[in-house]
Amino acid sequence: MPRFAANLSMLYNEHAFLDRFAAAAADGFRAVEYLFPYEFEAAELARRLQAHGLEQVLFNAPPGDWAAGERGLACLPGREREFRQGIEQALAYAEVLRCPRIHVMAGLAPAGVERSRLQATYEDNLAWAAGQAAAAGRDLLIEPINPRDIPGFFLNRQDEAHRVVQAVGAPNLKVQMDLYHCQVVEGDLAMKIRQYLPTGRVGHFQIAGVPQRHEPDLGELNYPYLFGVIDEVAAACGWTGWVGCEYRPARGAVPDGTRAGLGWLPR
Ligand SMILES: O=C(O)[C@@H](O)C(=O)CO
Ligand SMILES: [Mg+2]
Repeated sequence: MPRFAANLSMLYNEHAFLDRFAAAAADGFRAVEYLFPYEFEAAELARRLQAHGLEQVLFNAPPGDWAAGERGLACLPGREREFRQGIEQALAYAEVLRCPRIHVMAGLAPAGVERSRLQATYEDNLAWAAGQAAAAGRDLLIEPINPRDIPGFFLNRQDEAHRVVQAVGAPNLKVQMDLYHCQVVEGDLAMKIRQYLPTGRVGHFQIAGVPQRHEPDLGELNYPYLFGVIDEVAAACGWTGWVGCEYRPARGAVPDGTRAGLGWLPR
């Protein structure tokens, strides 16, 4: 069975953010991930991890002005300085949290700018960031996201993401393969796991039911089968990463709403 990390941005919303660490540990998780740590002191987050015996396996670099609708800076010409400051901030947090990987969001493609210019900016920024991350001993991840959840997002497909990783050519730049987004955009998940996991370019998985992004046992996907495929391919190629549980519990942020939906995990 793969190793599962609780995504504290989506799970346990019935608790204040800092209390979600204890809740995840109480439900048996040994690792967590979440979108953004920046409104908290890194030392306080590290204390929570340590107090509950948790590993931090992933978080995101600053995405620009999230409240204003920005979803990453990496492909945006003219925002390079802010992008670099964000990577430096993320690496400083990763050091304190002992987190081995950071997700760098591509951003929304601005209207009227040629795709080739965005692509060049994206690859230049990622090359610089991967160099910084390598010096700090971290991996950087890029994630294809479906355009229904984030209209206009620059990176939507697994093949595009793998081409970017190959073009940049940094061994610590990898793909965050979110099976929820991949099913919405492309489907054929088992074959895509078999195609991409052995390349060494997949750094992390995430899961959710499709189409509503609830628990993995709700919806059109057969996750027990897909976990078997991940296990089989991972054993054959030596992959030892994590699977992030990045879904919105169907019961909502009601007391014990996350726990009540975890029946899929022991199964
Ligand atoms: O899939 C997602 O939405 C996340 O993994 C993320 O990092 C951006 O929202
Ligand atoms: Mg995701």
